[in-house]
Amino acid sequence: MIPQPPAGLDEAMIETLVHGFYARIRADAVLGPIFAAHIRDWAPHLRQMTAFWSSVALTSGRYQGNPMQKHQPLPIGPAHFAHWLMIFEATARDLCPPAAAEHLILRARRIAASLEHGVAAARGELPRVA
Ligand code: HEM
Repeated sequence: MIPQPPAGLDEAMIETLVHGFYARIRADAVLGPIFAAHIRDWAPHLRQMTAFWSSVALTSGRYQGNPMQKHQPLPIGPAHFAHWLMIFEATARDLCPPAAAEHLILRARRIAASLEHGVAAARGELPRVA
């Protein structure tokens, strides 16, 4: 049985989280310039990210894409992922009820670890194990 998302976590909460998170990201001295170099029009990116988090946290199936492929060419490594997570976790705890925040944070950590591994592997920085 698929576990139900925690109380208070719905499409509206996800939209609030995504908008709040990227407002902080855009203002961040480390990550802001990396996003600014790749995203000219923020409206479609925010829609895409809302669909992504809806799929991840509510299993809505709204997102279909390949985040690994999008991140492999970016100038990012472990310190960027740690910083991204710190901002995500602070935003989730500020904007969401506690159980909803933890639900999102757990999934963000897993996906960040997987992206971090995939980015490093694509650069030949990790052994390509099957
Ligand atoms: C390490 C810091 C990160 C940076 C600098 C970063 C930057 C970016 C940029 C510039 C794009 C747009 C790429 C494009 O359209 O060509 C993007 C897309 C995206 N990012 Fe990240 N990202 C980071 C971490 C993460 C993490 C940890 C997640 C998930 C938990 C994530 C999820 C996504 C998704 C779902 C997309 C949309 C991909 C698509 O267009 O289908 N990112 N990111």
